[in-house]
Amino acid sequence: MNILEARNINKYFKKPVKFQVLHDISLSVKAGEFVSIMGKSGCGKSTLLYVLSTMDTDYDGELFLKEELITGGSPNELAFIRNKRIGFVFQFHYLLAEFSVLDNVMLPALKLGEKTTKEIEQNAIEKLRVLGIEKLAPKKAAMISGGEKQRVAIARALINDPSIIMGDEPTGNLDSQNSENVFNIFRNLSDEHGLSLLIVTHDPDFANRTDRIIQMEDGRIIG
Ligand SMILES: Nc1ncnc2c1ncn2[C@@H]1O[C@H](COP(=O)(O)OP(=O)(O)OP(=O)(O)O)[C@@H](O)[C@H]1O
Repeated sequence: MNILEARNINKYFKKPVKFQVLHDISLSVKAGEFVSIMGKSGCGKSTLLYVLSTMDTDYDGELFLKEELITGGSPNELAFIRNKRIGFVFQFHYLLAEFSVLDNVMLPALKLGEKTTKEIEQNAIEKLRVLGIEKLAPKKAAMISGGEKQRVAIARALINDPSIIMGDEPTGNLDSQNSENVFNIFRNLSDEHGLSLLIVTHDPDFANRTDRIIQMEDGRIIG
C-alpha cells in the first residue's frame, strides 16, 4: 500500500518574481519503505517536503495519505494529520530547553488529547527505550548533547504512532557517529517496525543505504 502519494505537484513562488519551483512531481512511498531525497542546494527539496507534509498548501496537484486524498482539507483537518499521522524531524531539534526530555516527547500526544496522561507517559518512555535513551527521560532538554537531542526529537516525532516520518536534513547538524546512530534508528524503524520514512539528505553515505533515492534537479525528479 502507498502510505504517501503525490500526483503532479507544481508549485510557484510569486515573489520577488514569479518562478516555478516544483515541476510536475509525482512520487510514492510504500508501507515500511525508507526513501531519501537528494539534489543540489536550491533544487527544491525543502519546498517539496513542506508540501508533502501539508505545512504548505499553496500548490497544484494532489496528495494522498494512506490512499486518501488530503489536498483541499480544512486547516483543522490538516493540523490533525500533521500531529497524528506525520512525524517530522528537522535539522535542528526544536526541543523546549527548559522542559524535561519526557515532557518534550509527551507534548504532541497531550495536544492530540486521545489518551490519558499516564498512557502518554508510558508510551513516551517506550519510544525513548526503543531509541536507547530512556535514561534521559528526567533530564532537562538543555542539558543533553546534540546527538541525544536529535534522538529525543525522533522519539517526539514517533509519539502519536505516525504513518510516516519525514525529515529535512536530520543529520545535517550531527557528527559522523551521531549521524550513524540516527541512520540506524531510521533503518530499524523501517525494518523492524514497518514505518515509512522520507528523508532529505546531502549525505551520499546515508542515502546509499536507504531503500531508494529520489534524485531532484531544478524542481524536477530526474531519477
Ligand atoms: N519563500 C520563498 N520565496 C521565494 N523563493 C523561495 C522561497 N523559499 C525557497 N525559495 C527558492 O526556491 C528554490 C528551492 O528552495 P529549497 O529551499 O526548496 O531548496 P533545497 O533543495 O531544499 O535547498 P538546500 O539544500 O540548500 O536546503 C531556491 O531557489 C530558493 O531560493
